[in-house]
Amino acid sequence: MKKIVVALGGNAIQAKDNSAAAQQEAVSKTTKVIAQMIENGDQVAITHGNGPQVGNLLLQQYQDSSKSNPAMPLDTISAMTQGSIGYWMQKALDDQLHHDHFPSQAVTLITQTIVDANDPAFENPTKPIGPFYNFNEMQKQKIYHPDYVYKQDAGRGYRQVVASPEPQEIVNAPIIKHLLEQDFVPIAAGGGGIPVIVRDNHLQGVSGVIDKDYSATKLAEDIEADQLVILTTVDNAYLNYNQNNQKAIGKVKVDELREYLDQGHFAAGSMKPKIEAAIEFVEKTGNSAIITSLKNADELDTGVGTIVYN
Ligand SMILES: Nc1ncnc2c1ncn2[C@@H]1O[C@H](COP(=O)(O)OP(=O)(O)O)[C@@H](O)[C@H]1O
Ligand SMILES: NC(=O)OP(=O)(O)O
Repeated sequence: MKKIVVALGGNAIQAKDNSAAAQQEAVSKTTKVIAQMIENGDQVAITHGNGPQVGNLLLQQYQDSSKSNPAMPLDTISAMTQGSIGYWMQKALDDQLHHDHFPSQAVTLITQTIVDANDPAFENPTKPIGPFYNFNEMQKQKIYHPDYVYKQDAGRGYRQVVASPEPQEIVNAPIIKHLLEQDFVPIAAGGGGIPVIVRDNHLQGVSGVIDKDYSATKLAEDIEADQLVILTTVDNAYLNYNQNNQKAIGKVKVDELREYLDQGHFAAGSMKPKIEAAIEFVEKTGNSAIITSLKNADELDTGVGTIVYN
């Protein structure tokens, strides 16, 4: 039996449209693979991205907001996405698992993640959220939201970017570990966890979206996972991505992968955080990490994807 942290990309669970029904259907396809891992005897903690969802919800805040019904701030919106995505996952897993626990084996934990109030990320937004825009659409958005920052996201279009502070501590990690060891399926640290700072011995929510890949590593270390599995849209991490000489990275030693990272092969805000997360986990624990696509997830034991080892 292995203890595994599975990190699901917000884009990897993105549906054909943004309706609740379509997203629920997409989540349900995704959790089938995880249910299979659990049926095979592994203990799995799930964490997930929220980039598309948190950005869409942020935009919705400005429709019909008023003094008496104000737009919610980003930390609260992060919590909302943990709730909605967790709800969809719980429902799907409860249907898919032949569980001993009744009424539910899957449990969503609203998770806070401590960040440094002085993190330079607050001055330099990098985390892409919400919809993709072409150049003209992006210019139009700027008229409505002059304070928003937009950047290219890995050549796929423009997206709003927000501060993405580094996770320092997952506040609720001991509860997540306890749940996992009691054979529950924790869905936790969604969207990297709600960013909070410590002020006068209290936690205070701040505006930003933590990269779930970095939080997944922290979580995997905290709960002493045997493996970190990062499921995304691509089968592998690639050298020279999107160029004529693109080459998939298969099984790779952590030192070699660090060289590729230093050579600049992985785009910031998309593949780079996954690579850094995998490197940190492997270096700190000596265990392996896998980066691959959702569609490969039911054959992880066959050597698919980019497998990082010590
Ligand atoms: N070197 C690379 N190898 C593979 N994918 C890359 C690379 N550099 C950038 N990418 C992009 O990273 C994307 C995956 O990151 P992202 O969209 O943030 O995933 P998720 O939402 O699943 O966390 C891929 O779809 C691809 O467009
Ligand atoms: N919070 C986060 O990392 O989301 P994505 O995986 O959707 O970018």
